[in-house]
Amino acid sequence: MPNSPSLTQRPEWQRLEQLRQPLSGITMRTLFDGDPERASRYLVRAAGLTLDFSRNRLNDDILSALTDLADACGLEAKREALFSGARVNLTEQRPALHTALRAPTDSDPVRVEGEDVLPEVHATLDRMEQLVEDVQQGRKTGHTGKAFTDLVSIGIGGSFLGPKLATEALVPFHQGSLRCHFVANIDGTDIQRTLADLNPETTLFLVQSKSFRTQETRENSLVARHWLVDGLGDESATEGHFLAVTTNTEGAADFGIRVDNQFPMWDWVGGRYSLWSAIGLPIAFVIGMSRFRELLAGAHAMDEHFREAPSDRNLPVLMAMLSVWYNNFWGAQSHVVVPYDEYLRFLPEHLQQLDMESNGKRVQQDGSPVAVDTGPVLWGGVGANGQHAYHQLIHQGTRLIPADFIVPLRSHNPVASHHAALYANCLAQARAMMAGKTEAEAEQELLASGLSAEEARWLAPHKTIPGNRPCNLLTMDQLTPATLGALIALYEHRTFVQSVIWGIDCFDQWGVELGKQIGQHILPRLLEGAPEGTAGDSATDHMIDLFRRANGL
Ligand SMILES: O=P(O)(O)OC[C@H]1O[C@](O)(CO)[C@@H](O)[C@@H]1O
Repeated sequence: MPNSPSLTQRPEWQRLEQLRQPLSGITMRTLFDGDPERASRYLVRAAGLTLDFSRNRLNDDILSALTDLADACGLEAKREALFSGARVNLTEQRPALHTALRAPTDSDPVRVEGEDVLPEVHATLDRMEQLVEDVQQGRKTGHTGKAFTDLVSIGIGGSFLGPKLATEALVPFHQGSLRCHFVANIDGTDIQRTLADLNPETTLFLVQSKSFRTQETRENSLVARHWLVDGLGDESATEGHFLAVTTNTEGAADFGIRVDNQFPMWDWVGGRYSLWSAIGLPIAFVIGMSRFRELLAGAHAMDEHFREAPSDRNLPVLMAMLSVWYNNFWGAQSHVVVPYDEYLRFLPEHLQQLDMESNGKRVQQDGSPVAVDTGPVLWGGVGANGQHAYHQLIHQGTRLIPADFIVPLRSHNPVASHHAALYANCLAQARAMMAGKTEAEAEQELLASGLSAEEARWLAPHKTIPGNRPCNLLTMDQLTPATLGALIALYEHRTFVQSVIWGIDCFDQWGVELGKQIGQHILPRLLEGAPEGTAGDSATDHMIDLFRRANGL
């Protein structure tokens, strides 16, 4: 079904266009000056997170027009369809039930094809718990009877980024001595470097692949298996050292992973939404299962908030609608996410897949072209490092780049006054983006520093910061499994809400398939030479030729 006959013809859309005009001449500075309550009015707490969205090109009329637009696009019904297991992924005819993965045991049934999925979800969590304990307590050992010291998780995309983010983000909660490594890339350096320091006797491999068909994961798993069998001198060693998480039981069994060493994935979980399933095993291995359940509980708290809170107090809805506001009404082409927390350094990478694989779409659900821009480029990196790299562009570049700054109130590593300094940096960036520095202020400062009037006038434009650039501030008491769960779930729902407005399917990813197909066509030509004809075009043929010559093929 089309999302709407025409999004831009909706009265709510046109109202936003009208409201945008007068706001062009008003700065956020003025909005703050005219409203002492602004900071507290535009602040919402939920699921252990606090969103301060006061530094936006926003007033109450715009806020209600944005939420009206969400209503008009059918957000409420579509959200219920999502949670209740309807086939919201239309092109693949599947539900997208990541929320069921974190639903508590006493939840109402969530049915797929008439069957409640929750019992299997919880049985899988219990199996994960058993495995984690068996490995941690040395009950499950390697082929030679030694306890496992290292876990190598092999997977890519959603079977990698979420677990990688969470295992790193939750380092302060690590327990036990199992070290966790990730191998994703088909670049041989990745697996070579990882295996270099490991002992086959004490290394456990976890092959993470929903499809069990992904080239990178398959090839890396084969290399790992050779390394293990070579190292232990026994073909049958694979059995005790390999686990899999997949929907493709047969594929994993053909590889040599017994069914009882496999954990299920389900068609109704998208790869980029899967860290809550057994794909989260690396997280469970390092933080323990009770902490893993806290991660799920945090995400569930955000699910409840998203489902129940009114739109103008609803974190995912607010963040999504602000993104639509800048993307579609102010021409923003990208969105930057800056966590002021070293432990969250892989968050932007995870969000890139979540957001761009979901909302990088050009047609609506009915196949007709979208009338407006969809997902912007999401990028970012850890603060304060980015301040000394790309923040120049954010402050003085010609493009509008809305930002999310994420900063916990308390650090796990309270070294000297570092955390206060980090927090100060975060607030300073938010203030600088919002308030900027006028040319008159810049000139005044230069005069005060002893420059002549002429010099000050010349230099002032270079020192002027336009300001009026929007940012959200997201904070939490401390980064914990629960607050991390809530944070990731917040961005998942933000992604979904945007897709509802644009009328696109945020749960498929057909765009990544063509490259895979072409790659399969090119690989044999690289290795075996060109049979008749071309690989597709002369430029590709030329590069194939260069490769073969450089590698003596
Ligand atoms: O878990 P799999 O099936 O190996 O897929 C890995 C990743 O590949 C993709 O399909 C994209 O190529 C992602 O959506 C997915 O997370």
